[in-house]
Amino acid sequence: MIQVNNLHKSFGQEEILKGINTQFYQGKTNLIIGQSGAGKTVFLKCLLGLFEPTEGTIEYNGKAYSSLDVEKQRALRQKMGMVFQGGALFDSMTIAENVMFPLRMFTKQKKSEMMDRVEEVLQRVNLENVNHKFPSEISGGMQKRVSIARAIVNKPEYLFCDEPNSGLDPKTAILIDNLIQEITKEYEITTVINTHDMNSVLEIGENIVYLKNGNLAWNGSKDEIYKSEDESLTDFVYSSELFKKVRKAQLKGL
Ligand SMILES: Nc1ncnc2c1ncn2[C@@H]1O[C@H](COP(=O)(O)OP(=O)(O)OP(=O)(O)O)[C@@H](O)[C@H]1O
Repeated sequence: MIQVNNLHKSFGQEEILKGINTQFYQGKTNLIIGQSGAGKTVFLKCLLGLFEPTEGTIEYNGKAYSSLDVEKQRALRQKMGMVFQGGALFDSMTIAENVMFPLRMFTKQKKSEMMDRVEEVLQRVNLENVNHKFPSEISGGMQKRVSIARAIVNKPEYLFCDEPNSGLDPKTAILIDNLIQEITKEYEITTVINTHDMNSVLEIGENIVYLKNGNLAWNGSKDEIYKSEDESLTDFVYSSELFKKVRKAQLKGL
């Protein structure tokens, strides 16, 4: 679990995050949503320890990052997996080498042990016979699976995903969402996903943090979104006609 207390982040005179208090739960898919420029990426980078808060604290299973010494901060960062927007695979490495990369960086495992683990996670994300291929030789959806495999190979406690669905067709996007949710539950990871995809919100939004101009404007689950009277939230989520129809149907069924 991640507890965020009064998080402020400024760059010079400009305050981007304005005192956020919230939690991200273990074993749940926690989503950060909000309009472009709301501060989602800055928030995610604070959670990853890449940006230092101007004020406030972030606690990981009860321990504030800022209270840890450099060694312990490094150890904590090794418990974090990241799925980057666009996958961010290394083009010149094979799929197996890409997935093995965090193990080579952060562990002292033997090559055979690392290869077994790579095999295991590639199977977990339903990829077969791709070990020796290069990223350019597989589809975008497969690249996302590789990126997820690489993010979980070192058994993270926290998984951060930046727009994991970008560039995918709606069907593949839902498969990727479901995969991330299954993995989150199976390994009891605290997963935080930064997304623009309203399909994801309504599909896997177990805990949704809605940011508006650097403030937490709403917090709840996908089922609560259907019932919410919060105009700013519903305007944002139901900006498409299709979603307005979905909401109407949901409300009738409630
Ligand atoms: N390193 C930085 N230095 C100064 N300002 C920054 C920095 N990073 C982000 N910002 C500013 O913070 C604000 C929020 O940016 P952020 O990238 O978090 O938005 P976002 O909600 O992720 O948007 P999008 O959905 O378009 O990715 C923007 O005004 C941006 O210019």
